[in-house]
Amino acid sequence: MKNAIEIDSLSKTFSSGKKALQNISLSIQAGEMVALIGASGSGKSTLLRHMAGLMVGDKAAAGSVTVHGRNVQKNGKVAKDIRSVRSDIGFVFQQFNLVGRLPVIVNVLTGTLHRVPMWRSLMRWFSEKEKAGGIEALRRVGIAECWAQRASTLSGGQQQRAAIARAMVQGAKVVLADEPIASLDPESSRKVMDILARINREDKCTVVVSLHQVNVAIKYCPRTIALHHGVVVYDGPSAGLTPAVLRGLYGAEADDILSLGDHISSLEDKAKPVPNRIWAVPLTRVA
Ligand SMILES: Nc1ncnc2c1ncn2[C@@H]1O[C@H](COP(=O)(O)OP(=O)(O)OP(=O)(O)O)[C@@H](O)[C@H]1O
Repeated sequence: MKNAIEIDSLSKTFSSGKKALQNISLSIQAGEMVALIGASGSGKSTLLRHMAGLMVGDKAAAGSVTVHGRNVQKNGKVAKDIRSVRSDIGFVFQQFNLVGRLPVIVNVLTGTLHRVPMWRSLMRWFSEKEKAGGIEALRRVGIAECWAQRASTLSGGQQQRAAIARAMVQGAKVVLADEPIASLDPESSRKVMDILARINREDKCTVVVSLHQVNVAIKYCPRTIALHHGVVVYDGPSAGLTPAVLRGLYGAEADDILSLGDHISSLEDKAKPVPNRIWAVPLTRVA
């Protein structure tokens, strides 16, 4: 199988001196659905942003990122044709990144702007075929009836689904989702995760999704990459996130967690009040 994402020797040190990523090398095959987990501040967002070329790594580390064989960044420099490379990459943000005053359909169709001439993107002029494509994407995420509403009038979960529809019309081969369910209720979270799983399965999209909840990673993603202080401390089957691995991730605090139970709850279980079901507790609270 072809590699969708390849990262080699990537490090990131912010001007504050914070080493957010430390010598990351990994590859993700086309069609994989991979969870990126780790406590708050472990480097998940920073790594996803580097994958999309929204940030560049340390020049001295001579790291590189390629997506579907195309250079995204190398030696601390973003690729010259990054706009074109990015047209293959859909980025889903925790806070949706929609333009609230514009109709949902216009937000979704901005996913096609890389394919249309400049004058049309400035005028926001879309063909009937493009509009139909936008409506179809909205139908697939279950909110076609909202197409004419201002984006700001949608619920958080609906806005996130519109953001995924935008990545769909973009025709992204790789979707990077940065904590897409962090600000959603359990039911909306389930819908968003189901949609990401569907575009992975039906559209053969490679999906990398950062999550705080280990149970969600186990439920949806066959593979998990875990970060701790900018270092990859686990990369393997999500089902292999054993207590020992979690101890490695979270040190002594993991013992408190493990003493509370070993049941891996589903997202549906999370919606019910289950006291001390620690697998359903976001990692931020325990790290
Ligand atoms: N622009 C920046 N300048 C300086 N430090 C930064 C910057 N952005 C992130 N950091 C630091 O880099 C580290 C990694 O941050 P990052 O946002 O990638 O973590 P995260 O795992 O996504 O966290 P969270 O789960 O809270 O979103 C943190 O210590 C953060 O404070």
